[in-house]
Amino acid sequence: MLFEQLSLQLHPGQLLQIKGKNGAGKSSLLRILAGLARADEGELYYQGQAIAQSRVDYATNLCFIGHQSGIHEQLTALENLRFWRAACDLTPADDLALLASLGLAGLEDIPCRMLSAGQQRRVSLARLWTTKAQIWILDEPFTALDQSAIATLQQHFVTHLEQGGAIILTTHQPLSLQYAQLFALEIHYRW
Ligand SMILES: Nc1ncnc2c1ncn2[C@@H]1O[C@H](COP(=O)(O)OP(=O)(O)OP(=O)(O)O)[C@@H](O)[C@H]1O
Repeated sequence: MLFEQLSLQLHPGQLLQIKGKNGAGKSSLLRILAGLARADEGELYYQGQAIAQSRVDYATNLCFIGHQSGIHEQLTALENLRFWRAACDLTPADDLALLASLGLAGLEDIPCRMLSAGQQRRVSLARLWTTKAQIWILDEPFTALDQSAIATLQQHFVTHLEQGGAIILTTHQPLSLQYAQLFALEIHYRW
């Protein structure tokens, strides 16, 4: 049993950090909350409706970035961004400027397999600058990022929360910015 009798609500402007040791069940919980896995018991609600009835609305309003980068390694950073925009029906925008702002200037046309781990992570996280989703579920988003990229990402979290978004994340690193509404949930795996 990873966890039981778990009950939580997340409102606009709130950041929830799921804490726990390796193997505690953080990723499992995030996958359940993202609708990618089912709990043995219990329900997940979105805007008062069980997910089973609001799956499309929920998925439309959700941006999930898991452990793996979710980028296509054969495509370039620019091609990945254009693919996401097309897949999510987003209007085209200046992706070159976005990639430059994430420290990827000059690397836009290289297949992602040739980028470093941190550079690939930046490409993956670029989605958070393109998505209109209000709910972000992020599994270890700071992995492989340097301090400056972590600071940029956290600043973006603040902006998203101020605009009425909500974030659920796991991280083994301390959050270094002040968040108006930060909550933590610690889960313990019982052997
Ligand atoms: N697909 C699976 N099938 C069976 N057991 C799994 C599966 N995925 C994970 N587990 C088990 O569930 C437990 C929780 O795993 P999970 O990945 O949720 O932990 P975590 O808290 O995210 O760990 P970490 O901090 O190492 O990322 C682990 O003991 C793991 O062995």
